[in-house]
Amino acid sequence: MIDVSLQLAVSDARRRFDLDLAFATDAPFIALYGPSGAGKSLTLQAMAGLLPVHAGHVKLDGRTLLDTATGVCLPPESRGVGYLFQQYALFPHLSVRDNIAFGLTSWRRRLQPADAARVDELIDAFGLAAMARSRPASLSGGQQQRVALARALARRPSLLLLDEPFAALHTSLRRELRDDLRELRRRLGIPAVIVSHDPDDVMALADEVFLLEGGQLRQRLRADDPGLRAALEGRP
Ligand SMILES: Nc1ncnc2c1ncn2[C@@H]1O[C@H](COP(=O)(O)OP(=O)(O)OP(=O)(O)O)[C@@H](O)[C@H]1O
Repeated sequence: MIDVSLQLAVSDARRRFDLDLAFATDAPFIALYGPSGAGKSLTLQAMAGLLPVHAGHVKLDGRTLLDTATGVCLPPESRGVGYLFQQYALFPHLSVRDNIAFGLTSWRRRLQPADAARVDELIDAFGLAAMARSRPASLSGGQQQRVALARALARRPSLLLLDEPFAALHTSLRRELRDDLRELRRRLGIPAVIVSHDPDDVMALADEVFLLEGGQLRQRLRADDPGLRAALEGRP
């Protein structure tokens, strides 16, 4: 069960944006969908602990990551949340293997044997063995995306947040990675929240869709709702 309630504001000298939404769901794969500037990325950032929340809570299977009412606010590294950005944010000077291992080694000099086995398992699962020693710049966009996903999974997160993970990829690769992601998520049993602009991503992946607009939740639809495609395409 993901239980989220968020009230926050971001502003610069000229603008202010208010996010005010709440949802609770047992759906394993959730999509946040809506026009540009609806507040989708801010929602993920707040869930990950990267953005201050004025009032609200984030609870995952009964575990409280944030609750402003009781003063709980776990730092990002303690939330058990894997976060995948559109720009894969790989470390250019580290090999594929070291990128994946990064989250496991940042406070140790060497990988523990169990962690090294975990990294090898992910390298195999994502078909990256042949390029494990290469640096990210020599990889294709799809391969870099797989490295970023493997890195997000290395710490065994209990929730995966995916912000436009396929945006930089062309259509056929997008379809392939979408299928991989769906299978992998199911196999690992990790709930996920994806932000995507692409109705095909949403139709293929999501069990439940939240339509956001102007920082608010306008509508929620289950994947089997016959009106889903029309709602995604903005048709009445
Ligand atoms: N630090 C900030 N200061 C001021 N405004 C901000 C800040 N961060 C985000 N915003 C604004 O908040 C609004 C919501 O941003 P957000 O990134 O969540 O949108 P989004 O729904 O993810 O859009 P997109 O689909 O284009 O990525 C936007 O209008 C954005 O310009």
